[in-house]
Amino acid sequence: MKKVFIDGETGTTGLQVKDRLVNHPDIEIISIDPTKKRDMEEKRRLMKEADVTVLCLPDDAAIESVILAKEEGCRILDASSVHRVAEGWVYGLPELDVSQRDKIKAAQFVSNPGCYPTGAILLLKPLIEAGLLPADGDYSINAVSGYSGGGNALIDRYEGTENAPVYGAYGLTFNHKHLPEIKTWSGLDKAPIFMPSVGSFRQGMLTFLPIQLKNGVTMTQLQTKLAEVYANDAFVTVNEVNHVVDDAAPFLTPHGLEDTNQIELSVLSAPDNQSGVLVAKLDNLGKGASGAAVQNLNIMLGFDEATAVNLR
Ligand SMILES: NC(=O)C1=CN([C@@H]2O[C@H](COP(=O)(O)OP(=O)(O)OC[C@H]3O[C@@H](n4cnc5c(N)ncnc54)[C@H](OP(=O)(O)O)[C@@H]3O)[C@@H](O)[C@H]2O)C=CC1
Ligand SMILES: CC(=O)N[C@@H](CCC(=O)OP(=O)(O)O)C(=O)O
Repeated sequence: MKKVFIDGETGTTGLQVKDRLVNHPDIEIISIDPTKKRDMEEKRRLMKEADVTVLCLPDDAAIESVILAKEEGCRILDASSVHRVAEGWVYGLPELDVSQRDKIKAAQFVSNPGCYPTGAILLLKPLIEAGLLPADGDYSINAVSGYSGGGNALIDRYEGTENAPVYGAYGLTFNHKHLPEIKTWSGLDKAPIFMPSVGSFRQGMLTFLPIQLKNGVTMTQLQTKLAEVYANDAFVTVNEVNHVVDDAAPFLTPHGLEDTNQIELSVLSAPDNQSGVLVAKLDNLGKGASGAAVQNLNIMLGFDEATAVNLR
């Protein structure tokens, strides 16, 4: 049995990591006394006892906990956004390339990806690497997330008495915290324009990447490459061109993957086969956060990566 301490166990991400690990046959959760959850010496004690500590904390608190882990030589999986392009950290996206799982397994410090970057990077990186899309292209990403992406604060707003919008675009100063990781791990020369939004549903996410192809490359070629690259990745599905599978057809919705660690990539082509939209669908709390965290924990601890990653 391996031991895991979830620092931030009562937050949105922490609770979902806990719910998954409760069913894990090879992991025992060690919990902090709720009255001591901000006590740094108690955290230090539990970190030392744990094989891996998962940080499900606001960014400032994650930085403080990492100081402890460095002092004690403990292993960390950080779900916050502070270490995703940091020196000395491995980016916890196992499907990033063929060597990523080995890097995650060997690492002391692994950073869990953000929910929006997970979709954007899995779409962009292999296509740029294959020369089908330019690294110096002018990309725009539009996305919509369930309100749980905003943690307890936004959940309270949507599920409480406050008047929350059915739909709201945000990040309109174009410096969203996910831009550095999208740029770095996709292999882009410059950051895209990124316009996220939130809707009045709890979980689910769509990330849209409009594409205008040049030099005779076709949307069909993009789909073929994505299908080839992710053929052996259990959590990535690549749909046929224009194959919008959705219970709500003809609408493409953010729904259908809630409480799973799955991500679905679609290539929607205009009739000219030279333009269209690439789409990633995932659960922002699943492959976008807690499912991915458990997948990474499994890899770090040497278990089958699929163990307990889904809630259903
Ligand atoms: N929600 C999402 O979809 C995703 C979130 N993340 C990341 O995960 C992290 C957690 O986010 P999320 O779960 O949404 O946030 P929440 O606000 O839902 O939860 C944060 C939790 O951390 C606790 N906490 C705050 N400060 C401390 C501290 N110093 N020591 C111990 N516990 C503390 C809070 O307790 P209290 O309520 O008492 O303040 C709360 O339980 C963030 O860094 C976020 O960026 C990553 C991917 C997706
Ligand atoms: C709807 C909403 O507010 N979403 C969050 C991102 C959630 C996520 O991916 O979390 P971290 O990058 O914090 O880990 C946002 O846009 O900041």
